[in-house]
Amino acid sequence: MSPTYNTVILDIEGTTTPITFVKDVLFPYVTSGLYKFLTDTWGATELKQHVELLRQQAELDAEAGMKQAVLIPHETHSNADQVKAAIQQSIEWQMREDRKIGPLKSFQGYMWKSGYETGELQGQVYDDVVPALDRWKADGCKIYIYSSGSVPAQKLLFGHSEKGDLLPYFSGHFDTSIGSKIESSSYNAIARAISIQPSEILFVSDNVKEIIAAEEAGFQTVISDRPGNAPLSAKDRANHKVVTAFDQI
Ligand SMILES: CSCCC(=O)C(=O)COP(=O)(O)O
Ligand SMILES: [Mg+2]
Repeated sequence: MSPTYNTVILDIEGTTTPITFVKDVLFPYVTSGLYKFLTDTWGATELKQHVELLRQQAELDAEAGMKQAVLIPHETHSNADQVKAAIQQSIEWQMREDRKIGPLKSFQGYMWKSGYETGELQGQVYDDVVPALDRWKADGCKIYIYSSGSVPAQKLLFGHSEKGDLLPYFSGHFDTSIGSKIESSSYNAIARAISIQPSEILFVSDNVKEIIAAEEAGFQTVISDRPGNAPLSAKDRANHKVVTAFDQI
């Protein structure tokens, strides 16, 4: 039977890629190398741009009453070591909380770039993903990514994957700059951006809140239940299509 969708949008962590790759490889790459990275890149224009975004976010968080928020001083008011220490503290608490917030995600992508380029990092993708990408392409479907990881970080992961450069499969990438993954308005915005009716789009994710938001926007959905993902309730399984691999889609 031919699919009832002409567009597939994929989440990454817990869907195309094991959560362990993110938690045990990508995140420790940031936390363990952070101070050296800041020291090596200190003064670089791109670093300054990322730090400014982290600073603005910390101010918003403090204004919103978040006690853990770490304000990042300007270098003119403080010495470089104090600024670096504040950046490190800010990133560490946000990563402990696994915040899916733009400035943090952009900074992570900035750091991962050198790791992918040297070959120290290689994106992990489940074995059943590439055959499904081939099948969807053969059926004439367009394939997109929507992840909390920044668009540059997504491109690094798929461009430097263990399965080779997978970027040619994708017609585009979305991150939380289009909106939160648990808000239905974000899915409407994506449908508008790619000029496809929501009912013609299949969204695959491990996160039930994202699945519900996509369904509210009129998308077709499938929950990805990979090893190590958060457990699904009996209600989740009763209310949604669940797969353990893409060959079941
Ligand atoms: C592509 S960057 C690594 C993944 C990441 O940082 C992340 O937050 C992924 O979240 P997702 O929305 O793909 O579950
Ligand atoms: Mg996910």
